[in-house]
Formats: sequence, structure tokens, C-alpha cells
Amino acid sequence: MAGRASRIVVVSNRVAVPDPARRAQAGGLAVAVNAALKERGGIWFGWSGTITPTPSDHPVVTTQKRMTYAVIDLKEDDYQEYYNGFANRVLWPILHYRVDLAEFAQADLSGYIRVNRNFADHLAKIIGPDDVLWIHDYHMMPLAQYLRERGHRNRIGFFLHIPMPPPDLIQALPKHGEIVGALAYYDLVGFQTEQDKENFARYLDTRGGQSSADGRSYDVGGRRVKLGAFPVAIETAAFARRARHASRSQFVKRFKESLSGRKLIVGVDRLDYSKGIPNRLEAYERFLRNAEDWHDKVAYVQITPKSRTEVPEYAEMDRFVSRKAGQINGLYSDVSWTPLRYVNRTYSRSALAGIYRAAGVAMVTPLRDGMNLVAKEFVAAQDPEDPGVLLLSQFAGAAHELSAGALIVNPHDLDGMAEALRRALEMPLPERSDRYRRMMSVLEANDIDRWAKRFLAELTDDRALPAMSLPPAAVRTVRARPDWRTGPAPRKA
Ligand SMILES: O=P(O)(O)OC[C@H]1O[C@H](O[C@H]2O[C@H](CO)[C@@H](O)[C@H](O)[C@H]2O)[C@H](O)[C@@H](O)[C@@H]1O
Ligand SMILES: O=c1ccn([C@@H]2O[C@H](COP(=O)(O)OP(=O)(O)O)[C@@H](O)[C@H]2O)c(=O)[nH]1
Repeated sequence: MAGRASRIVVVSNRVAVPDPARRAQAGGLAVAVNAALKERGGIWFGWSGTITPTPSDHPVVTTQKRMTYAVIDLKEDDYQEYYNGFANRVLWPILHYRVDLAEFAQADLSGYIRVNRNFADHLAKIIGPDDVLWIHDYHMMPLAQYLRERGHRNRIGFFLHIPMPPPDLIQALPKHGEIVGALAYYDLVGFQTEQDKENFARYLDTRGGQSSADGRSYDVGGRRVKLGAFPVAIETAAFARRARHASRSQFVKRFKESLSGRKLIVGVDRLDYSKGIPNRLEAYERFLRNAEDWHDKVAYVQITPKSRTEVPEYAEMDRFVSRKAGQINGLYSDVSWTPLRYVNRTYSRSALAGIYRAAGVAMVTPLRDGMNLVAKEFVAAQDPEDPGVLLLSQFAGAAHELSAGALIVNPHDLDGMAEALRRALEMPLPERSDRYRRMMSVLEANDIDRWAKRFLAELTDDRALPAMSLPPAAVRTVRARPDWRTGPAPRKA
């Protein structure tokens, strides 16, 4: 590219700032973006995870190796209206096909717009004219519009990590044109699956968009936006290595001893209604009711870090799932056997890798999920000589890639899931190996590096993207220690 070197500037609500003091937290976006950027380098801008009455005028910048992290704090009302309110009580349920759970409030929409304009103001202090911007997820839909209004003509791409439902459901969102319609201000909008992309293309049709002859871009309101499907991926080879090492750790050895030779079923999900945890527990209960021969021979470990706890629908789900877990154990436990271990802690990804490898079956059964990285991590972590079986919902984005190897289930069909669980537990080694190989070949062909390369090549029309240069002046710089964790839980300053 002629002139000044362009940098990649990634923007997302969550930023995985290196910080050894913070505990491991769950969340696929931060995991994926971190993996995509750490070799390539770039600037990663977003929320610090801190709430304060007096946010600074400038982002706080941290550098580590080739990465620069620039984060800003939010005020309490910003956090409530933008994050808990509009993002997580309106956009999240509607885009996950749960219009019934959406609680629209004009004040939350105003807060969402205010915070996005604030992000645009801060970004304006950081970006140069040649920088390439990659904005992530539903928290930031109108950001490109606000940057364009300030005169920024940069290449700006957007990737949606969660589903995009059909136009009828998008139209249930009050003022959808100002939010979802604002995606037309990006140069490229990426989705997890072709289905999500097609749903958005049909929405653009309803807004008078004109498709190009090859169907890859749309002209809307005088702008041209490209659309594409870029299924998010994992660091396949590195995760497989991590699992091999973890399986030799004291932590995993002790964990395996606690199983006393019982076959392990594992589930790993943020405590979110989209993940279908109640249906899964119900299906497990039916399995226990019908499969007495498996009593005392199986242990189901459900790892479920709490998430978005200030949002009422999440608090309700928390109470419901705890009650259900207690009921199952009350009904089926024996003095020397607990059929279900329901754990609300967050584990490091190394610990998870070891747990996945120790498992005979993973149940990944969301009612709707953009992708679900846990499904991919489980497969990558398996021992090729004795792989476990993945039970995967047809409504996870991951099912679009893994259907040749996973046992695909309908999370609304509880008997079907119970039967699939028995089939998974009893599946002979040759079938397990064949299914594992089919899934691994997909995960090896599309790993996280290819995901980022494909998106950025499409965004920049294949022009080379040099590694980032020095962080901008006029910002406070802190050098980080060499460890990082993804970080959702808000800190109140
Ligand atoms: O940041 P939180 O509110 O604590 O939530 C965690 C993240 O949840 C969502 O993750 C999505 O991205 C994954 C990676 O692409 C994908 O596999 C999964 O299906 C999605 O649900 C959310 O989209 C992120 O913004 C959150 O950070
Ligand atoms: O205790 C936990 C639970 C989950 N995760 C990670 O959080 C991510 C969850 O991503 P996924 O796409 O499955 O769902 P999301 O939570 O983003 O909707 C995965 O990388 C998990 O390894 C973690 O590090 N510790």
C-alpha cells in the first residue's frame, strides 16, 4: 500500500488486556480475537471492564509484544443502558430469535447510541487515515456510521459473532433501521454462517438494497457494502498441544481420579439462556430414567460460569438451573455416586483442555449460538487414539461445519437428545475415530489464522497489511506483564 503503513485497529466491547491479577473469564469473542491478533499485531480498542464516575479523556494504553491495547472506562449509566440494557436485553435476545425476552426501553437505546458515539470520539484520537478498522459484534453496530459522519474514510469491516435472524425478527426491533440498518456504513460485514449472511441480505432487500450481479455486495443508500460468511475458528494445533500437556497435569490427574473410572460427559457454557442448559439437564434426566444400566457408570460435569448477572433474565436462568441440578441429584444420587456436578466456576483454557480430553462425550446443545468455540475446542483436545463424541445442536453455528462428525441433535427434542447421549456413550472406537478425523480435518483447514486472514483480505481487497507501528502519542502507556485473561466481570472504581 502506498504512503504511510496501515495498521489493524480492532474494536470490541471486550478487550483481553494482559493482566495476571485478573481471574480467567469465559467468552469466545475475546478468545478468538486474541488468538487472531497475537502474531499479527495491531491495536485493540474497547471497554476496560471498569465502571467509574470519572472516565479519563484518553484511552489507557498497554503494550505487549506486537499488540497495543487501548481501553476506556464506562460510567454506571453507560454500563446499565448500553451493555446490560440495549446490548444484552434487546439486541442479544432478538438476534438469538428470542423476541419474547426482549425488553426495549428508549433510555437504553439512547445510552447505546451515546456510548457508540463516545467510542467514535476516542477512536478518532487513535486512528490514522490509512488504518484498517475491524469492529466486532452487536455492541458496536452503528460505529462505522458515526466515524463516517466525522469524516473518516478508512476501510471499516464488521464481524457479527452472534446469529442474524430472518428479516421479520430484525423488524421486531424498534428503530432497527438506525441500528441493524447502520451496518450498511461498513465496507464489509462478516457473519458466522451463510444462513446468517442470507438473512441479512434479505433484510437489505426490505430496505431497498440492490444486490450486485455476483451477489457479494449490496448498494444501499448510496454506499456499497460487501457481505461474507467467515466462521470463527480456534488455534487448532496449539489447542491440541495444550490438551496433551494438560492431560499430564496434577489438576487433571486428580480430576480423573475423582471419576473412579466412570465415563465423563462434559458441558461448558456461560450461564446464558441461549445455551439451552435447562433442556440439556432435562434430557440427561430422561437418560438417567431410561438407562439404569448406566447408573454409577457415568458422571456429567457441567461447567457454567455466571454471566451478565445484573440482567434479570440471566438471574432467573441461574435460579432455574440450580434448582433443576439439585432435583436431578436428589432423584438419582447414591451415597457413593453423584450423577451431575454443576459448577459455577470459571476455569483456565488449559484446565478446560485437559477436562475435554478426559471426556467421553461433550454436550453442546444451544437453542441458538453464533458459533460455539467450546464445540471446536472439545474436538481439537481429543486423543486421536481414543476420541470422545460431540453431541451438537443443529442451531449452533458450529453445526454448519461439524455435521459430518458430530451427532447432530435438536435441543427441543429431549427424548432424541437422551437417545443420542446413550448412542454417544456406547459408540464403538472405529466410528468415533472416523467422526473425529472428519471434524479435525475441518478445524485444521479453517483455523483462527485463516479466519483473520480471509476477513482482512476481503476487507482490504488483498492489499498487504504490514504489522502495526508504534502506539499513538498523547496516551498513557503501561507495560504489561506476560500473561492475559479474557475479562468480563465489571470492576467498579
Ligand atoms: O462479553 P460478555 O457479555 O461477558 O459475553 C461473552 C461473549 O459472548 C458472545 O460470544 C460469541 O462469540 C463467540 C466467538 O465468535 C461465538 O462462538 C459465540 O457463539 C458467541 O455467542 C458475544 O458475542 C461476545 O461479544 C461476548 O464477549
Ligand atoms: O470456564 C470457562 C468457560 C469457558 N471458557 C472459554 O470461553 C469461550 C466460550 O466461547 P463460546 O464461543 O463457546 O461461547 P460464548 O461464551 O462466547 O457465547 C471458550 O473459548 C471457552 O474455552 C473459559 O475460558 N473458561
